[in-house]
Amino acid sequence: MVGTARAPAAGTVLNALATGTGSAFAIDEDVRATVELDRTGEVTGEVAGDPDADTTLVETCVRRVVAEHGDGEGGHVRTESEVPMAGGLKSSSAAANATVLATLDALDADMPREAACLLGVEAAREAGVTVTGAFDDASASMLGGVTVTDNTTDTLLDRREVAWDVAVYVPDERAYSADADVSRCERVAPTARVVEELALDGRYGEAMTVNGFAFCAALGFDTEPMVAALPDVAGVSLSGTGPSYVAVGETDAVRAARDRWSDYEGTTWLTTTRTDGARTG
Ligand SMILES: Nc1ncnc2c1ncn2[C@@H]1O[C@H](COP(=O)(O)OP(=O)(O)OP(=O)(O)O)[C@@H](O)[C@H]1O
Ligand SMILES: O=C(O)C1=C[C@@H](O)[C@@H](O)[C@H](O)C1
Repeated sequence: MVGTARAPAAGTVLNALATGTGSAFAIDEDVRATVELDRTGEVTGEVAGDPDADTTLVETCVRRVVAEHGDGEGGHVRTESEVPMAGGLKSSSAAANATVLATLDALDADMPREAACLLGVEAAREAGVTVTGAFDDASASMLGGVTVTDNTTDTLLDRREVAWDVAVYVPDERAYSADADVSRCERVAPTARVVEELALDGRYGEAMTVNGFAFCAALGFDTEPMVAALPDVAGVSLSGTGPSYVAVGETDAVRAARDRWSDYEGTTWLTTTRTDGARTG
């Protein structure tokens, strides 16, 4: 009983830590999960290339799917990722989605995409790796495109498909979302509400840039990578709780942003948005 699945990472339009409403878009970088089920009843986990990684989240995902669709099986889950953990690129949401779908695949079971996504969100809450549940990140990864969600009620407010080039800058440091200073984020709630209006209006680029300046200030990240990408890109933001930055727009503008970011310490790359979301196999 082996199942495999993959789910894309994501970038931020609106960080939900201020008001509970957030928005994110899927990017073409995957987390893959392989789940092997057995009769031991015990679940173990492994992250490829990172023997010290905390595997509680993905093990919780396997247990929750087995509890709903299985018959007491145990097993092993292994993830492989094209994005770093704690970079701001939603690796935990992608890992949860991929693990849920891989476990369903191993059980030869099925469930609607949004319900599968919510199962991963509940697992993330149980594992303590999220502040709001991050349904914004999880829904963008599971469904593809740009989503806007209310994470206080796990409601999908909007989903649209976009086609942007994307530049990513990942500084060398790491920032776990669960460690973010939520009370400082709550101070920028009035700005977050403006970002929400822009996002629900489809003005994603402007929304991202306003979000980026507000959350760099709240969380103490440098605004220089944002200024370096402007005014040519359609939008640029700190992604999630940092430390990564994402810029979106036309190819030439996004390439120019990436070239400027290459002078900084860390890693940069170019990718695109994804509209198809997570998939089995
Ligand atoms: N690729 C992965 N495989 C397995 N578990 C993962 C993976 N990525 C994240 N996790 C789990 O989620 C926890 C939180 O990770 P992380 O801070 O990266 O999540 P995040 O909130 O999505 O942040 P970011 O957006 O910065 O990636 C990790 O400690 C780990 O337990
Ligand atoms: O842990 C969380 O609840 C979140 C973390 C970040 O990715 C945010 O961008 C997201 O909106 C919510």
